[in-house]
Amino acid sequence: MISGIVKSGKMRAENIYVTNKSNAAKLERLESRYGINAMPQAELPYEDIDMCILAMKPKGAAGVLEALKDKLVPGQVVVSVLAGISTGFMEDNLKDGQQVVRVMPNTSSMIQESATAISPGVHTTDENIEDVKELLSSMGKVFLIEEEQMDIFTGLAGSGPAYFYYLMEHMERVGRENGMDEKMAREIIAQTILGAAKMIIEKDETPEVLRKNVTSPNGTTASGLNALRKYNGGTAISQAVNHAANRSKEINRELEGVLIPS
Ligand SMILES: NC(=O)C1=CN([C@@H]2O[C@H](COP(=O)(O)OP(=O)(O)OC[C@H]3O[C@@H](n4cnc5c(N)ncnc54)[C@H](OP(=O)(O)O)[C@@H]3O)[C@@H](O)[C@H]2O)C=CC1
Ligand SMILES: O=C(O)[C@@H]1CCC=N1
Repeated sequence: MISGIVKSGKMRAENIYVTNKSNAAKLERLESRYGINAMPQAELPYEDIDMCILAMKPKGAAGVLEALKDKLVPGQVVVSVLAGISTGFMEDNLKDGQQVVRVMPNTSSMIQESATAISPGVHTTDENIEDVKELLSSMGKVFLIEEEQMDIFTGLAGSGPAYFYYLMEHMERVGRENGMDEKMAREIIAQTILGAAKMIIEKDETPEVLRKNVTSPNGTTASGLNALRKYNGGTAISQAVNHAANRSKEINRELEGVLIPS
């Protein structure tokens, strides 16, 4: 996220403050790579923060919200990328009236090609949403969604890049097994996926129509697709998305049971 935001020039690196749990070497690396301000939590200028982005593991959410509760005030927007952590949970564990926004980016943020979802909390204003959208659009496309769709969005887009990498790993292996240079195979597959994605975005056609356009009767693609059907490729893909979405729901159930009493 830092990489995408800094690259876009939408925010000056010197206005970004970053902290973590304890890894000082990582903070030094971030500071020298991006020119941002990296520091231990105790040194953060909390009163000057407009937007506080939380990006630790979901299980750390309760502790971090508790620590932030008395440091932030309503007006400062808390943005969370944590899978499975709801806006309600954040609101319950922060000051009354604190504005929160739940977001789900993916790792393509690094090259400003993320598909990122945002869902506001109950105290969030239109201006807050615009500010968050504006910032996150520096790392790719932003979709405003109902929070109840955040689990399925996570299954599709948050985790999504991993499915394509997995697919590429398998395609690359077959290329290698057939004598192709590994790097060239990788480049060919990446260009093929990029082209297919761009066709969807630019041609305003459904994947089904585009698939049929590739498929000559009794040709090579028909043969490949038959194998995908025979080995339940479609079911495997649907199951991957469903399982990831269900895990997001499960994280929510596991962690929202640890509400901090106010
Ligand atoms: N990876 C992905 O593609 C995506 C991840 N997410 C979400 O992002 C979050 C982070 O995932 P990921 O980057 O893989 O995790 P990592 O473990 O790589 O990073 C977590 C970071 O949080 C820091 N941290 C942990 N506890 C605290 C704390 N109490 N106060 C301050 N900082 C803390 C860690 O500090 P230290 O450096 O000291 O260890 C570390 O830098 C998760 O909630 C995940 O659901 C969302 C969308 C996509
Ligand atoms: O795997 C995870 O839990 C995180 C959330 C979405 C992508 N990575």
